[in-house]
Amino acid sequence: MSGVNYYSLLKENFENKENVITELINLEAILHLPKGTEHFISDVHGEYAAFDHVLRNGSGSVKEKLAECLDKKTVDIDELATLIYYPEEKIKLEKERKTQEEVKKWYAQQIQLLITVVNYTSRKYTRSKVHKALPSRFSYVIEELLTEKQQESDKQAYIQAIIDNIIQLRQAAPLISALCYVIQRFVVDHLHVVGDIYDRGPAPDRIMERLIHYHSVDIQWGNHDIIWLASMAGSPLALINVLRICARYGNLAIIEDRYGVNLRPLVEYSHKYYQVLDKFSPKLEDETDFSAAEKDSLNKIQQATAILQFKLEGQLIKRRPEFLMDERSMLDFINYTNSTISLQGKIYSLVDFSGPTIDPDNPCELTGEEEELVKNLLLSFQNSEPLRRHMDFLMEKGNMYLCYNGNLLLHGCIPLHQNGDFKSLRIGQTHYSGKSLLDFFEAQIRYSYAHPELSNDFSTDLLWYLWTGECSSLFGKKVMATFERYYIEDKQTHHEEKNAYYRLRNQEAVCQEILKDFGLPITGHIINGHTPVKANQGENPIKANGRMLVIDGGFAKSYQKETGLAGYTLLSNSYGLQLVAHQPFSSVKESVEQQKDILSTKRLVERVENRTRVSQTNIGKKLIQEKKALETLYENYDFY
Ligand SMILES: O=P(O)(O)OC[C@H]1O[C@](O)(COP(=O)(O)O)[C@@H](O)[C@@H]1O
Ligand SMILES: [Mn+2]
Repeated sequence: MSGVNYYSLLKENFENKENVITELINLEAILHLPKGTEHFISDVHGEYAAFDHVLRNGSGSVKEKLAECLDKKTVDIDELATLIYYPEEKIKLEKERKTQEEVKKWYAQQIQLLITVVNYTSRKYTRSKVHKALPSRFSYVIEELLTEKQQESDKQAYIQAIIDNIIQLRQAAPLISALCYVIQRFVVDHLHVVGDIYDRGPAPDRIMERLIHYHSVDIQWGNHDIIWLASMAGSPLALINVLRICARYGNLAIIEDRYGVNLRPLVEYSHKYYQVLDKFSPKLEDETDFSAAEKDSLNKIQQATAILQFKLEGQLIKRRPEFLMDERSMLDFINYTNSTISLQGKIYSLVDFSGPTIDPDNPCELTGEEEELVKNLLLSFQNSEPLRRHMDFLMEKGNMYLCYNGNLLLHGCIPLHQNGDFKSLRIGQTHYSGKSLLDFFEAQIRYSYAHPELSNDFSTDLLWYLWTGECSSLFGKKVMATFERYYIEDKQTHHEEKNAYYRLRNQEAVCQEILKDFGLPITGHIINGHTPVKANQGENPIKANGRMLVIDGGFAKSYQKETGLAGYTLLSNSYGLQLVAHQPFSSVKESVEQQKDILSTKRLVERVENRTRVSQTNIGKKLIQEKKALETLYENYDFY
């Protein structure tokens, strides 16, 4: 756009020169404010309640603020924190425990305290940002209380009158709730979700809804998010895998009830061909949630989808020789007369292998019935309106990686060779590695998502590669041994060798090479999810002299025995970086009634010498550009 055009358009936003000055002053003020708090969470895996709790307590930030602005000797911080996290539940509990008069007194005290906290936590923001964050219903009252609070001593009676009035009008409870949510919102300015929202846990859909309504968020896709995106983008193979994992973890209700996908034909098909086998028993968080018949059904569906997956994988591997996955076309290596499989020159017996619909002469071919089934499942999945909304949001806010305030955020890894060189993927005549590999993946994902009608094209197939390919930055392992773990007893075959990255990321120099490749300062950090940190075996989430931070949230219940913790989250505020270790979350009820938080211990990763200001952040850089443009407009206002 030519300069004149751009400035003429810009001018339309400003009625006169004075308005330009006001905006310039506003921008200048913002640039000098301390940088807002960033909150990093990863691998939430459908565990809505624990995720929601960590959002409500800001990984311990709420309590920290309370301790800073209130007197611990006179205020019960745990009680106030509980109110801020769960206002409705806490108010209900107090109403049950107290007389009417006591409740009124309690309301008045809480409003006073909350106003102090809102005042304190909003100091980092401009007035206009504070104004926008207030719920419209109470914005006038809250603003009045906030301004009056500043000249407290002589206005105490005035404040008291406002509060009494609110209580009289029976508006205290909703006002308290509003104040609590405003505090939650002010304590964290921006949220990064470093991948794996979906799979294993029961409520990824609720997490998505929470994120859609969250004030500021970005997402780095995880391998488990990619298979859901790939399904929406038209990959039958990805969809079958999603269904297999849902059956394995007893989560088909997400697909069927919450996303409204018709699974009846799949249920009938799997009941027709499969018998219950012990090793396909679903992994359930609570066994008592399921009847015996439901468990049997999940068992059969997992078997059916596993075989469909191996068939479709075989087909894909043959049409994409460039993926170098020939060794993973498992059904082609089976001897169907004696039920053995030949892998890398070794013969293994298959245990409980049941492939009733497999034609030994053409093992990867779907039967007519299966073609029809898979086609209809995909259509139903793609036509789900809530699912489409969630996937659209994942696309809108998501990326393969993100460079943000000097840090590199990515879910899995940067594929490396043993010597630390970037490992490349060759497609046609081009080799992609490091940043260019991730950019290539992202372009293909966006293309595939924009063409949901294509099922077997290169980009849709590449989405599958991202789930399980050796050079996938989301997977980070040589092979995914799903087949071996189901049907081969020898545990050695179950091993999934990790990419060299997971050894080399302990070295500062390696992390710095990666940061450089992404155009970031070598003082930055790589923030990784994906691999649970085995804290109980002494693993340290802070690696490579602080350059590498691994924050697999460990929300997935089935992994908590491996980690001994519910994992880590990270906070970055104007003073530096803090890693937060969480204990497993029990329930909202327990949190409210016993004022239990999930004890979070913090470790300082880095403390900056001078408080970081907005001017030093990504957003600050944009604002500086805006400011320059406005200055030019101001100088030449009459000309445009
Ligand atoms: O625990 P399950 O359901 O068997 O899944 C194991 C599979 O999950 C993976 O670990 C990938 O998932 P993560 O991203 O959670 O690690 C595979 O490497 C592995 O084969
Ligand atoms: Mn992962």
